[in-house]
Amino acid sequence: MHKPELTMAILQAKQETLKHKHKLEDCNKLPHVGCFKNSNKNADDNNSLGVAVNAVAPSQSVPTRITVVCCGIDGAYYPKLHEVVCLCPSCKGRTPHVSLSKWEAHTGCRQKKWKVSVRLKDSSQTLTSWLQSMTDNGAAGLAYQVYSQEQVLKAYLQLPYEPVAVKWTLERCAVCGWVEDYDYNQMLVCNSCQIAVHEECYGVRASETGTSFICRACESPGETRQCCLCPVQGGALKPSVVPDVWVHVYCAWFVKGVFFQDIKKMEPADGILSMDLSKFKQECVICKQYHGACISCEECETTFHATCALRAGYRMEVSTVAGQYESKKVSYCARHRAPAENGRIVIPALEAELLRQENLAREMLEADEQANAEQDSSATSSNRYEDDISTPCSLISEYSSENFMSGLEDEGCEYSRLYVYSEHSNRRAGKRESVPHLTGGFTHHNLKQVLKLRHVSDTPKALTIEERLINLDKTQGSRICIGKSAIHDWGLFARRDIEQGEMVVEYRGEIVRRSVADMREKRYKKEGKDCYLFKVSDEIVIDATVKGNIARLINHSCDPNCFARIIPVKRAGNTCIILIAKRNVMAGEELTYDYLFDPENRTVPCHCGAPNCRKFIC
Ligand SMILES: C[S@@+](CC[C@H](N)C(=O)[O-])C[C@H]1O[C@@H](n2cnc3c(N)ncnc32)[C@H](O)[C@@H]1O
Repeated sequence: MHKPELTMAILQAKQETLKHKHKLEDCNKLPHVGCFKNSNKNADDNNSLGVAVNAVAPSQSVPTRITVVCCGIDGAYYPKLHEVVCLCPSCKGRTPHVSLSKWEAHTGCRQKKWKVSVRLKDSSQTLTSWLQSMTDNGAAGLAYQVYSQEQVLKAYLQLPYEPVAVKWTLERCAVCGWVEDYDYNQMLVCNSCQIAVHEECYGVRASETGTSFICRACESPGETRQCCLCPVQGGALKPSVVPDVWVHVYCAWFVKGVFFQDIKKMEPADGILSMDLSKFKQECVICKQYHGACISCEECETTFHATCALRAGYRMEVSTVAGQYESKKVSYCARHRAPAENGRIVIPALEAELLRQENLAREMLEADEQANAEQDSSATSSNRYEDDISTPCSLISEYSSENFMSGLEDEGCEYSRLYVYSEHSNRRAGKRESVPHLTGGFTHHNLKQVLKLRHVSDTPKALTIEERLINLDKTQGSRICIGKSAIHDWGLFARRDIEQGEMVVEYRGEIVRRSVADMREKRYKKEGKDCYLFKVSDEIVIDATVKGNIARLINHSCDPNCFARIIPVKRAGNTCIILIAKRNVMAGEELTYDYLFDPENRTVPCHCGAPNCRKFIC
């Protein structure tokens, strides 16, 4: 039997499963893994790799019979029938042909696994391995053929299915789903397909790719890569050890048995060939398809694809185990855990740490207020900000025992805003190594939100980043406007509701070198002009003072609702700065960003009014 026949045989097996499923539907129950398992017992003795063949073609190459042994008892195996005649002293070959399982039991063997217990006489080779070598050599006429797991897997993948279109946004990491990025774990955007991934989530380093990041799936243009574990198109794909077989990093995280050989590079994915292929026979309750490998709810046997669960907003948890790279991943169906609004992969340890830091920040603030009150009488103040900066970013940084704020402006430069990231030499030098899987997690909206965000049925072609920027510019007027701010003079406001992760506005201006920016700043000050300088890196600054857009009016908040992302573009300067909503913003709310100035300066008082206000913007 060649591959198309193997596919047919699997198709038949699936049809059997479907028939069984229809019976199940009569009793109005959700698909039940156990039942599907049972329904697949028909093939032969639970072996997912063996395919029983009904039609027997006469052939010279297959012997009529071979002698096999099980538990010390001889038997005559008939390859064209896939049956045995027992040669034990009492049967002496006079009993009828029986199946291998029956004969195994008859010999007194308790293994209940003829594939292991039945061997060729005077050889250590198992009957299964003999059948497999015969199959591999193209022997015709075997009643039972054994295929390698790779052949069976590929045959499964060839079965027809409905690919699921998903809109992968460049604001949200296609692996963990978080929208934030950090200087030590930047978000990279593939120049070709525009999926966004955190460095750690995808196992790449920004220092190695610069602004020309191309995801692994896009390395060979013209070839369409598809995850073998789910029907979802696109996303953060990685190759596996099996040629031409790819997986989503997300699927690999959640499908048991699949792992990455190199956990830092997150590739190649391994374990697929030793997986229990019955997972490929389970129906996903979300997409209602059998393609790929399902995972199941921690509390019940409801099965679904990992990426479908992501689309549906199911709760997916990644718990890190102290001192170990490997983390425990669990998922829950909608019935067993309510999908949390704006949730993401839940990382209990990180959430607990964030909560702890939040409490700490509150305590610090209270202590600071008290110190300020005392300052009125004693004219001395405490300088707590040197020790702790309670911005959302610094919380994450502190979680990693790092201080996000180091490496900011030199003395004398008071750029009025917007720091994106800086290189941290000590961090890069590997003082503390990044641990993959510790980053963020998927945001799981409720299903309605997810469908709104991600389905692209009306978008035939993915837009390039350049097209999206043009679109962002065109739609700007309906999304944002300027207004009088309660924080400072003029500010930027949301004109309509803006969803978390949505691009808000491009920060435009002249891209200048740091030295030029320093000179300009002094000149602007002398001329009494407000200066609008946005520091992109130690070397590059965007000057929006003379040639800028509306984005330059965004005020600072210590609890901002926007953050900035540098995105590679194919145009002068090669990069652009996009302000992205950090959380859902309501129409009428002022849009803010954390300028992230060095808290030691403490020269310009902050009026953001946030509970965690650091009191000075610089
Ligand atoms: C780029 S401007 C922002 C737009 C500014 N509101 C305007 O009307 O031109 C930055 C300046 O706004 C002021 N500013 C922004 N955020 C502030 C805050 N939270 N508290 C006090 N002043 C703020 C500071 O003077 C800062 O240098």
